[in-house]
Amino acid sequence: MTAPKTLYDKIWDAHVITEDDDGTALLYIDRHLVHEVTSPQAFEGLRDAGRKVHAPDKTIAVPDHNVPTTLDRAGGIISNEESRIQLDALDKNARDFGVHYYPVDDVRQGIVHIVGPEQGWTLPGMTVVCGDSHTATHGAFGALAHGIGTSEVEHVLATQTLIQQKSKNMKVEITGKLRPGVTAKDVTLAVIGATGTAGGTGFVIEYCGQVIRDMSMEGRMTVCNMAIEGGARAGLIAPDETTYEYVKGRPHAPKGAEWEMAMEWWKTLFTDDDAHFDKVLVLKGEDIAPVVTWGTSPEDVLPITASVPAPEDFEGGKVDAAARSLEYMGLTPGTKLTDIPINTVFIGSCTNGRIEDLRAVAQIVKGKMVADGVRALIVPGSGLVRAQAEEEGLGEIFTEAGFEWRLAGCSMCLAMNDDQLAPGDRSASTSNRNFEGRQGKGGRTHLVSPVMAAAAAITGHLTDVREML
Ligand SMILES: CC(C)[C@H](C(=O)O)[C@@H](O)C(=O)O
Ligand code: SF4
Repeated sequence: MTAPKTLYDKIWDAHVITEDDDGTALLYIDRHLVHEVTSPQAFEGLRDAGRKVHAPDKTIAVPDHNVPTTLDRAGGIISNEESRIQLDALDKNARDFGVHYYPVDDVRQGIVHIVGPEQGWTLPGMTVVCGDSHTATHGAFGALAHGIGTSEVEHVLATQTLIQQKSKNMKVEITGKLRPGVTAKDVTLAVIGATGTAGGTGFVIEYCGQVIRDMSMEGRMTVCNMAIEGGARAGLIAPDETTYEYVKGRPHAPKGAEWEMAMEWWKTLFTDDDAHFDKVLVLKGEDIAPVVTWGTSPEDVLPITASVPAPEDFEGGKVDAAARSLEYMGLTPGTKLTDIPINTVFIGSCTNGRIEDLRAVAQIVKGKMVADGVRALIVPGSGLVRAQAEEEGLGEIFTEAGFEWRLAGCSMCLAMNDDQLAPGDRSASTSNRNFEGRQGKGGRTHLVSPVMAAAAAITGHLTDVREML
């Protein structure tokens, strides 16, 4: 009898080509996703060495971070030179090396972590890498998915393999049910609030429990997306009927006999009873409230019903960190979170730019108006998400409510394109990072779920969405 294995162990073992005594392994990579920011030097390296891409058919390129999201972007004018150079380089490299490519004018273009699953590139049991930390998103399918650096991008392009050290196993179980107004985003933020941003360091997290089982694929992607903010190498969720239903019929999903063969393997992708986890966290779904971050770290999480904390509420190094956060965020301890005014709302990103997120937002904002003085953006994660939203009449709901309804890209998730906060601007944002300057120099970010962002857009301050349900 073989020892019981975790889901992570199983996927790892199925991809090891060689393993050294010290645990360093060479892994086979099933999918390599590529965007414009971390790939130019890697392709240049191949060119200099006269090499080809080893598996162009398993390599998928799409521009996302630098693309303008305004409706007139087809004009192709990108004022920022660095952005333009990166986008031009991706275009040339994708064509020269013959990889799959969704250029900016293709309806399938979007944020790489939304495009991969949408097109059926991401499948259970695979190894998926990308020169991007939020590759963790794909773990929602029961794929071992993580970010890699630019030199590793070159290594994978050249060999379709990656040198890796195995991580430890961590289990995060969310039991019971979520209360109304509480979403996958609140779950993933609550987990980081509980573990801290270093809680997952050295681990691959498997998320499980009834709350995860009840979640849609969109929600599961939101949860896994932020595994990286919890410090983990990757996040994973065992595939089930929800997964298969999402995958079936997608352009690059297996069909016919191949589907049956794939299902045989996929059905083995679960953690065996009695498999060992090195660390375990259990949260009750009923205990999770709609949350919001007050500081400049994703672990600075509080229920929306709470007040801004004081540095003395913390211990050790966190006392100074909190003081600095509060100063940067321009917040006074004791202020009720719901009394914090915002002037910007950003709904989008690879965390929350999927169709389900937009449907939930539409339910909150339908027939209402964005508050005076608030600039509110809704940026779909892909051209296909936008098309679907248009078909369902959501685009009209958004524009009638006073939102800017944009084209797909990373947009205001990070300040690499024209969508940015100005110094002192304060946003309610559905993205995943709230570091100083993340959304623009001097900008202040409160991370929230899509429905919480929608509620803030309507009232002009951080708001408990449960009052608007
Ligand atoms: C630009 C890219 C390398 C970066 C990442 O790795 O995550 C970005 O996507 C981010 O979210 O900060
Ligand atoms: S949407 Fe944000 S987090 Fe996701 S890949 Fe783009 S910049 Fe990174």
